[in-house]
Amino acid sequence: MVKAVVLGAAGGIGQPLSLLLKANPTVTELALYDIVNAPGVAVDLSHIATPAKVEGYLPADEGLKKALTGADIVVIPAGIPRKPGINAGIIRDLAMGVATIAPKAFVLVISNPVNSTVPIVAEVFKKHGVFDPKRIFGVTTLDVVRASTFVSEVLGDLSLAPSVTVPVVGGHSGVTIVPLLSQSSHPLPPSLGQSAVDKLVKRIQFGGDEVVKAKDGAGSATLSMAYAGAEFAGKVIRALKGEKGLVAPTYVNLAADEVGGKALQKELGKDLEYFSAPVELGPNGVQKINALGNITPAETTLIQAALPELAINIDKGISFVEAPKL
Ligand SMILES: NC(=O)c1ccc[n+]([C@@H]2O[C@H](COP(=O)([O-])OP(=O)(O)OC[C@H]3O[C@@H](n4cnc5c(N)ncnc54)[C@H](O)[C@@H]3O)[C@@H](O)[C@H]2O)c1
Ligand SMILES: O=C(O)C[C@H](O)C(=O)O
Repeated sequence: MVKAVVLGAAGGIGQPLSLLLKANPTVTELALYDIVNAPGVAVDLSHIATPAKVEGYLPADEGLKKALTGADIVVIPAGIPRKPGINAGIIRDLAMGVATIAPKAFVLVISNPVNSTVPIVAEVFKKHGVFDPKRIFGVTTLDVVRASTFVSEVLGDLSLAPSVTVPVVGGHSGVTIVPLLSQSSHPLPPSLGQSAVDKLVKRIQFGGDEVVKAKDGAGSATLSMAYAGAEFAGKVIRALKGEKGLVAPTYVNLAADEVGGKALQKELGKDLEYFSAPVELGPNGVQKINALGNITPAETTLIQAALPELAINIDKGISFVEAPKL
C-alpha cells in the first residue's frame, strides 16, 4: 500500500504529474491538494482504471490535514514559476503541514528555487523536531532528463535518449547545474571538441529558459517536469517497497555522515549543507550519497563556479524560516 500526495495538484505540473502517478500501478491511494480545482482534477483522474483511489482536497474543512494523513510520499509542485519570494512562503506553510501530519513521509520538492526551498522544508522540520536528512529530496530529475535528451541529439540518434544516463550534480539553477558529461553512459566523440561540449553544458544548465522563452510568458516547463517528477517519485516508491540498487541524482542535505554526506563535503572541499549528487535510494530514503568520482578539469571548474552560488541560495532558504525574505 502506497499513499502519494501532490500539493499543488491543479497546476501546470500538478495535473500531468497526478495523471502519471495515477497511472503508476504501485500507488494505491492518491491525494490531490491545491488552493483551487483539486476536487475536479481528482474526480477526472478517478475514472482511470488503475488501482489508486483518488481524493481531492481544498484548504477548507482541514483539507491539507486530510490529504496528508497516512502519506508515504509527498510531492510538492505548489507555487508560481519564477517567483522565489512567494514560493518560499508557500513551501514553508505546506512544510509545516507535512511536519505536523506526516513527518515520516518522503518529501519531494519541485517548487523553485529548489536550491532554497529544500533548506526551507528542512528548517521547518527541524523546528518541529522531526528532521530526517534522509527523507527530504530536491527534485533535479528534469536536468537529468534534459541531459539524456540533449546528449542523444548531439550523438545524432534520439532513440538512444531513454538509455543515455548522465549524472547531473550541484543544484537546480543556471551555473549550479553541473552535468558530468565525462561520465555519460554514451561517451561524446573526442572529435566533438571542447566548444561543442561547453555549448551542451550551457544548454543543460539553461534548459528552463528555452521553455520559458518558447512559452512566451505563459509559464515554465510543466509536461517535461511532470514526466521527470513521476520518474523520480516512481524510483523512490520502488526503493520504499524494497527494490535495491536504485540510484538517482537528487538535491539532499549532507548532514548525515553515515550515508556519505561528510565524505562528499570533503570531496567538494567545502562544508556545503546541500548538494545534488547521485543518491542510492532505500526503504528509509537516502541510503548512500555517492562520490562524484573521476571528473575532468573542466568539470572541476564548473563545480567550483557552482559552489559559491549554492552557498548563497542555501543561506537564503535557511534564513527565510527565521526572517521571511527571499
Ligand atoms: N524542480 C524543477 O525542475 C522545476 C521545473 C519546472 C517548474 N518548477 C517549479 O514548480 C512550481 C510550479 O510550477 P507550475 O508551472 O506547475 O505552476 P502553476 O502556477 O501552473 O501551478 C502551481 C499550482 O500551485 C498551486 N498553489 C499555489 N499556492 C498553493 C498553496 N499554498 N497550497 C497548495 N497549492 C498552491 C496553484 O493554485 C497552482 O495550481 C514553480 O515554482 C516552478 O518554478 C520546478
Ligand atoms: O526554469 C524554470 O523556471 C523552471 C524549471 O526550473 C526548469 O528547469 O525548467
